[in-house]
Amino acid sequence: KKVSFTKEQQALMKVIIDAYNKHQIPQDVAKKLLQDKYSTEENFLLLTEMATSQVQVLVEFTKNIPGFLSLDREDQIALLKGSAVEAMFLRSAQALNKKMPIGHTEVLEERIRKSGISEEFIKPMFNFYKSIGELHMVLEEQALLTTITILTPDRPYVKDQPAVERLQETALDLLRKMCVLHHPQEPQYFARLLGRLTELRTLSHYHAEMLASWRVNDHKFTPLLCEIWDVQ
Ligand SMILES: CC(C)c1onc(-c2c(Cl)cccc2Cl)c1COc1ccc(-c2ccc3[nH]c(C(=O)O)cc3c2)cc1
Repeated sequence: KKVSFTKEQQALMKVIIDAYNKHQIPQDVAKKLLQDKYSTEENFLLLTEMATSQVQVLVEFTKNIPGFLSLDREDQIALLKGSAVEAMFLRSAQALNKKMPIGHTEVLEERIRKSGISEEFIKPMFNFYKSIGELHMVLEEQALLTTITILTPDRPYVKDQPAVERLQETALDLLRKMCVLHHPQEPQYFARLLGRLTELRTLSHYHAEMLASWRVNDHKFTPLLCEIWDVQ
């Protein structure tokens, strides 16, 4: 089936892909995953550093989403706080499923499994990672899915939801076309991608409990994570 993009859609895709490629965890931070200390404590500290770096990357990426900086300032904050965990599940899923630099994939998985997260959360978390891997998303789809997650209108405290809805719909129209272009044999592919967003919301609820159990065991987070997750 012939897929055609408008000039605006081509421009939007280019801006989003450039931002997505530009804003990655710095390699010196990612390399720390290869350190040879594997205690639960050490894993937690490393993952805290990765998450902090990932949030900084996420903020820079979000600022490049066309229209985002024109939103009400407080709504910008509400969207970032409401989507940070979900965006990081998508980014860590990409890292775990993509052939990262030698050994990073297994090491990241090992550290997540042994960082004090209770088994009841590990199972759904790695089911999600597996289901993302099975989709074999192209980079455009990953970048657009992250954009759509960030531009979710019904996050807590968002005042002007219609303004966010308009931006999200533009990204959804583009993603729908991308799916037809890259997965012509799977008419349901777009619907499957959106199904992952529902699973992300569930994981986000699990994550709130993960944070609570870490805090009970007196785990410290960085100021940036405390701010974005409203802890401490
Ligand atoms: C505060 C820490 C302990 C934490 O709390 N929840 C989570 C948490 C967890 Cl486990 C799971 C999912 C979401 C969150 Cl938010 C985390 C750790 O979060 C991350 C861990 C790794 C990465 C990440 C992303 C991209 C990467 N690329 C590479 C690379 O080598 O190229 C490494 C890498 C790591 C991002 C967040």
